[in-house]
Amino acid sequence: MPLNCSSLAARVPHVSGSGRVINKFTPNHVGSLFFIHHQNPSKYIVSLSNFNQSCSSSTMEDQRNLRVAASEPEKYYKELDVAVRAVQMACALCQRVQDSLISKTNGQVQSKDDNSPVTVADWSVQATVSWLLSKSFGRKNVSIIAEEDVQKLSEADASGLLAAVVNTVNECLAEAPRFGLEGPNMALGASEVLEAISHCNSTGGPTGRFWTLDPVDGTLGFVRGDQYAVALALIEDGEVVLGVLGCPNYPMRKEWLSYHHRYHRIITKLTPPTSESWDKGFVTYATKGSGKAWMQPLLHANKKLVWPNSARPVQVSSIDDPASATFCEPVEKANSSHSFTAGLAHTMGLRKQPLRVYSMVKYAAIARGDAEIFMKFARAGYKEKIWDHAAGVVIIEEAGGVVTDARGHPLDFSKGIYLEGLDRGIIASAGAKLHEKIISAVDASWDSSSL
Ligand SMILES: Nc1ncnc2c1ncn2[C@@H]1O[C@H](COP(=O)(O)O)[C@@H](OP(=O)(O)O)[C@H]1O
Ligand SMILES: [Mg+2]
Repeated sequence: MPLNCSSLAARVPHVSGSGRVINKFTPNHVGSLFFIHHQNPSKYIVSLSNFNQSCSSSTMEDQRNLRVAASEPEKYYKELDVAVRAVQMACALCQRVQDSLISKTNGQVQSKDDNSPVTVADWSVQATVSWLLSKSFGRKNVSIIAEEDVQKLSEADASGLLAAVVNTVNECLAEAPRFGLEGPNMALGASEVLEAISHCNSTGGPTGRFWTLDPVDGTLGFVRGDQYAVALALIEDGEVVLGVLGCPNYPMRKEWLSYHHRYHRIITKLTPPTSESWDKGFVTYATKGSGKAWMQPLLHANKKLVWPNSARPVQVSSIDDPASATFCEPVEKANSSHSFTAGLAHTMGLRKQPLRVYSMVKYAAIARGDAEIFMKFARAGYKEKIWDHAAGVVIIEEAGGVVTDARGHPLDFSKGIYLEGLDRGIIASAGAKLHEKIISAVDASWDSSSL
């Protein structure tokens, strides 16, 4: 029986499994089927010899597109590959630091000027990821906006802190080959570590390409032994084109996400320390326009990362009835008004208790279908930073969800380090139907709110 175009996808099992077709399929297409091999992104062409004969005709445009596709691998595959491996390394670093923070009583937590906490992990992840990106793509080709600077580390009385950061960075980079990346030939010195941190001084903007990095998002969760995330995204001409989120403490059961169930307590009491359970921590990622978001487990100690490291696709929940939906929000009342979201929940008929979770792990929870809604309403005057959202937005969108401000406008990553013009708050949801209901509920209650 001859192949016909519509039955083709069904006949190539891996087309819908671990990879994706890169040219849109129409009955006019002839020639080869170009397929990105998810396990090895460099293998990107699969030719089906008799496919030519089975489809009728093609246009010149189709032929041209096919030739272009044949000469180009999937866009951003190299960036994605490096970014996921770097975030895997960052997660391993964070896990080590969090374990040591929790086991020690003497505080290794510093305060920034705004009184928010910062730890050895924040600076060390920033230095490590910055160094790895520069090594992979060339320093002059890498612009990064990231949360930390070197001010505190450079103070006269901070030599112990700086030594701890240098040590942590070198410990992590020494493991680079296990993660499939190249490490330094010799241990980095303090000046190289400081240079890698301060290289993250891009100011973003509407043109060109830059990375955003939140080395430890949810530092408060991190120091409390709870949820936190490592968030890396690539922005090109004001659009987020790639996002990677490491969620090292993501628990095996979604209820345990809530800060009421502190990760540390649960894991130490309920899970044997040797467990290699898949769902305990992962890295989730997506590239814009791919229509797929993925997650892969954290790399276990002494294992080598072989791409795609058991990755599987993630999708948002199909629940669109508010009565069955779960919404998540920040733990800290200071970061988002709990009373306003409680009013919205009541108006919309959301019956479940809010899932209060630290960090961008909330975005990951929506992307993988563990919750349907994320709402954040910061106090008036607070300006959201792009690194706190970029990676999560593209992952949710590619997983099938929607992210906008609370008026329904897309978030604007083209205006520098802040999400300028953000109206009212941020809403992420599993689909358009739920999303519209939330925006309408916000509209209805905004004027009477104190926000
Ligand atoms: N007053 C405020 N209002 C809103 N968000 C705030 C805030 N102060 C800090 N944040 C942001 O909220 C993030 C934590 O998110 P969440 O509250 O969802 O856990 C912080 O990230 P860092 O922990 O990386 O600084 C910080 O960027
Ligand atoms: Mg943050």
